[in-house]
Amino acid sequence: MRLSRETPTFVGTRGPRRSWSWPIENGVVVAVAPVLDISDLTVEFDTPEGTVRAVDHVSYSVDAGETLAVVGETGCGKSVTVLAALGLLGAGRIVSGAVTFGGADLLDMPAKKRRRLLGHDLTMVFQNPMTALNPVMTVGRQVAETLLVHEPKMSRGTARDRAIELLAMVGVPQPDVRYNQYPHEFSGGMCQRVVIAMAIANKPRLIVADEPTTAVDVTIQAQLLDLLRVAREETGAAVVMITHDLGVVAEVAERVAVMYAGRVVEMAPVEQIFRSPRHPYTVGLLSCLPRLDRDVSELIPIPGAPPDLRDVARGCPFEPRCEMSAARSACQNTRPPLMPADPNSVSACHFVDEVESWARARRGNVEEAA
Ligand SMILES: Nc1ncnc2c1ncn2[C@@H]1O[C@H](COP(=O)(O)OP(=O)(O)OP(=O)(O)O)[C@@H](O)[C@H]1O
Repeated sequence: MRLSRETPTFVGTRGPRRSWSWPIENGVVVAVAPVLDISDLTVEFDTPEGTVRAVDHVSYSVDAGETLAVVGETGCGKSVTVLAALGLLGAGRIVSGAVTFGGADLLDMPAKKRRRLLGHDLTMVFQNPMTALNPVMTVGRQVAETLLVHEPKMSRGTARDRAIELLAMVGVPQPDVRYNQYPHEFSGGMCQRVVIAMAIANKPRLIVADEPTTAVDVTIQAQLLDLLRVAREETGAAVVMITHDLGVVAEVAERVAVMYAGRVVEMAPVEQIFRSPRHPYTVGLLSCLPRLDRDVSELIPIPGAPPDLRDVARGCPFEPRCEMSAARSACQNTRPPLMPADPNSVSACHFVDEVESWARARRGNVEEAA
């Protein structure tokens, strides 16, 4: 089954049954906004121990058909950024920022309208598929319900047929038989395939995948990544892929946003991130990545741990762990803004011009010692 769009050339020109559409005048799209645009977003949580600034002036956007990977160590704000952007934040508070979805203001949107977008134009795949699936409903019916919620006029028979087609498309064997089974009769990887089927059922414009392959073994991981890639190609959706795994990034992303302590510290095309990172934290992340052409002894862990987000020092948050610029006055006293590092990338490092040569020298030293 091909998930073709009504108009294959542009994702926005769909029929009137859509809950949302791109701005079109006289049949022409008048403004091609990024699918998702997050601008200067700051999110805080009030806790008994103090205020946690989980997201600190984060900006990024993703275009139709593009995969943006958001990477960083655990707790750096990757998930809270998207949850806040999509209006799914539980306890936290948005302190500042703007979020648009195809040009429409998501933060100011009435909750009812936003709910209509969720699960339809804007879908999510989370780490644990069991949290997304209802244990007491057959998987097929769950896929069919996803279709029916957004197209109530669809007949039950059509929804069933389309659900079976979707199950087949995501690689569920014997989909007509498996349609009637419950999630506990599926493996973790197979459950995630069902979740992906639900995520793409309504041909979304944006798919947010938050660690979608972390809970499955590596062979299944590769299959699921492949599936997500096909899903993106078939739907033309924009994808935000949240992961701490640079191997996943290399597999799926066109662009990468690296987050540290609630902030984006580097953003660049994927080849550039791997070839010539422009922030010492990115260099550190890459140095921890096992590679076939390197000995294990050449892996260099990043010393220390990320800061407590209730009390981030006023300088560069990475400074206490930074092996390039530690103890320099600018790093200790002034928060480096995210600035263009070259025509393709931005970096939040006071000494961005030194990063490449430092990284090269560091690599040389390690190889010599190995
Ligand atoms: N309900 C909450 N109350 C207080 N702090 C929270 C709450 N939810 C998240 N945080 C904090 O916000 C920060 C960012 O969390 P987030 O889940 O976005 O991190 P992450 O980068 O996605 O990490 P992971 O890879 O582990 O999912 C963390 O330090 C976390 O402790």
